Amino acid sequence: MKAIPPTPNEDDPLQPPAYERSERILAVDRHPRLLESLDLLASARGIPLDTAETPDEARALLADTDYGLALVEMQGGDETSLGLMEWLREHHGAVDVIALTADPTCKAPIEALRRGASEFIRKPYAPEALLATLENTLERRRLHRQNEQIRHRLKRSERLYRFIVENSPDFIYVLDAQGRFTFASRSTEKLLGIGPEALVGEHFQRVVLAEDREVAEFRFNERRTGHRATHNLELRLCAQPGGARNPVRTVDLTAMGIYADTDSDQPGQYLGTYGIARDVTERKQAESIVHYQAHHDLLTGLPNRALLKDRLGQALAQARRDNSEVAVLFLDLDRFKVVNDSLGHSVGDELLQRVAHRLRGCLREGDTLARLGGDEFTLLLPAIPDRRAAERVAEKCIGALEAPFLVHDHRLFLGVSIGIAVYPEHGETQEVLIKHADVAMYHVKDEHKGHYSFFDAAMSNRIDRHLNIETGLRQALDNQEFRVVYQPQVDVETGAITAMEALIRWQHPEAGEISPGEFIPVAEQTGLIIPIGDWLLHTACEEMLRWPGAEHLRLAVNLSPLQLNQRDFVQRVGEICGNTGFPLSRLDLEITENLLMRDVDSVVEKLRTLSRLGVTVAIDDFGTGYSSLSYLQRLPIHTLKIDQSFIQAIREGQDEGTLVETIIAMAQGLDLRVVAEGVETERQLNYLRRLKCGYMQGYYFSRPINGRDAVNLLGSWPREREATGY
Ligand SMILES: Nc1nc2c(ncn2[C@@H]2O[C@@H]3COP(=O)(O)O[C@H]4[C@@H](O)[C@H](n5cnc6c(=O)[nH]c(N)nc65)O[C@@H]4COP(=O)(O)O[C@H]3[C@H]2O)c(=O)[nH]1
Repeated sequence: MKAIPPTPNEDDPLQPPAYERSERILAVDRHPRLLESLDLLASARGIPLDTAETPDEARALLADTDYGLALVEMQGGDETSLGLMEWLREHHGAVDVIALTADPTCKAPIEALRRGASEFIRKPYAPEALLATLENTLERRRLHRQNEQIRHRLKRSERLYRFIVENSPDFIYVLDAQGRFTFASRSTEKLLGIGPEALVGEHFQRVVLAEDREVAEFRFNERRTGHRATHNLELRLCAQPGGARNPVRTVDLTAMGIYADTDSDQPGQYLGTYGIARDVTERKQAESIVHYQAHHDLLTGLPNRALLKDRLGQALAQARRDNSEVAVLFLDLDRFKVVNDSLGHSVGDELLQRVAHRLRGCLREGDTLARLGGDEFTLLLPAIPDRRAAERVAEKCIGALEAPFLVHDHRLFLGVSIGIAVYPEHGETQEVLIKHADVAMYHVKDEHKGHYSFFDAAMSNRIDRHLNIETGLRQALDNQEFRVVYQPQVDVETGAITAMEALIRWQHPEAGEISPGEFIPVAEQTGLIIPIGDWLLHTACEEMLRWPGAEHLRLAVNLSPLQLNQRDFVQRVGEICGNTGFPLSRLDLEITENLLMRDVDSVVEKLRTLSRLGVTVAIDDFGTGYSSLSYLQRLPIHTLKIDQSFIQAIREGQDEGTLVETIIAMAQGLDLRVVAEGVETERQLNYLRRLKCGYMQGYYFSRPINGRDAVNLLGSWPREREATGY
């Protein structure tokens, strides 16, 4: 049987088949009568038939019409008919040829079959027999065509699926019953760097990551049938190392068991598995990054608040079941703000990373150290045997931060204040425990920096007080609850009072006097320091101008960083002095070292402008911050005020303040005035005098006093000076 020639659509797997072939018959016979009777017979059966008396006539018809079958009469070795058959085979291969021959021997039929006929009928024939042969041939042609169509459809569908499989970004595979690859799609090259040729015949475990082999073995050996035949699995495969890609590829794998068909409901023999593996590595990595970021502090890599809460929730649930205790430690770094403000954020950030590293070293497995932002860390100790365990960890943390940190060539000393709350004693819920550890930490900060303390109900009162201060401060100016006190600064050489430092006092209507050390930080946090600072300067200028005999006296005022950071700060100072008539040339502005921080250029600019107007600038609490000498040289500074903690360190029998000596020597080198703060004893006075400290201030001379007392003091000062040697 002849093959049906290729259709024009064969290369396009998505096109439908085009197999509709003609069933028309062409009968070629020299005998017109025979042709006539054939025509009658055919039309009676509904078979379309054309007739031709000569091969040439037949060729002409074949040129215009599509035939399925040609009935060619031949006589012995008649070359004309045989030539037509041959011609048909060459030019109309789809036309089946039946030879009609009267030759009683085999010769003519054999020759006809050789030259292109597919069948022969011997003459004379019974019309019925001829028609039956024609119909059989037509039926055979139809079946053949159907067969061809199915074959082509299969071929096309296979081509389509091959196209899909080969072009799919997913890895498609087939395993035999032993787990060896019998097929692997091209995408393995991209996924694993191994071509399908190298994979076929290999066991699947060759590409599975060692850690996942057990689970892979289990899942591939699981025999499931019916709707459970498919299973999904996440697996890690090992790619050929090389390139920038991660050689461990995570895939989402779908596997389907292949079973032999059976007549019964029972599954047939297990033949293998086929499935798809989708590369989800990048998605998994992105998911894990998002998850990590949502639960960690990115600077230190420590858990963040969200993760801490999660772990604390678990620890508390466990503790409730076991009747055990859980400790929450709130850690706040002492002096970190100073470092961060004066040396910049990059030093601050690195310092926090080092702190996190040291603190991590103090923990057991199972403890959680979290950073909640800024310089605050929280430690969760689940299932502690007793309070002592929390104390030991707190002591360890304090000890771990004792040694100096070397960051960007700075030797930095930090401390840590720790508040501890224990479940169930100090609270039963997460929120209460965290709050109480925080309260305890604030208590430590106020009372005993660098130590730890357990929460105590009395501490809550302090928090209430803090809130009261905040609320009270908002009305204090309007209610005229502030007043100014003054403390003299004495020239060591002449014994004269050269300046008065204005210090603020607040008389709270219910709480009584509240120290500036307590409320100034709150005023700074709330921004209220701006109107309060303006009020103080205005009041002090006005008061001092009224003092008799104080025309030569300078006025020193403290400045908060917030005030100096105000864009119109210079203008404000100018206006206040202008309005009150106080000469700018008698004003000393005291700033702390930490103020020389972020926007140095703008601070320098403002201070220079004021300095040109006669204002002098002093660095207050000198020695407690981290001011670099280059800063000091850039700023128009006139005075260094040595912090009182260094002065108070000057005591009988102790190595007398080498730091004070250094500061004084440095100030002299920089041609700056030095004021020693907090001078309380004669010993301190004499010691400082020996070091040629220019000016002093402290209880030894006078406590801060109100304006009236200041006037009295100024009046009586020469007398006292004689009595004390000043
Ligand atoms: N133990 C001891 N203390 C002495 C001695 N001599 C003076 N003092 C105290 O030391 C503080 C010196 O002021 P400061 O270093 O500027 O430190 C000040 C200053 O930083 C801030 N402050 C006070 N008034 C103002 C203000 O009007 N504006 C701003 N921004 N801050 C202020 O509050 C801090 C505390 O002020 P005060 O409580 O008035 O405390 C004052 C003063 O009363 C002494 O011999 N021994």
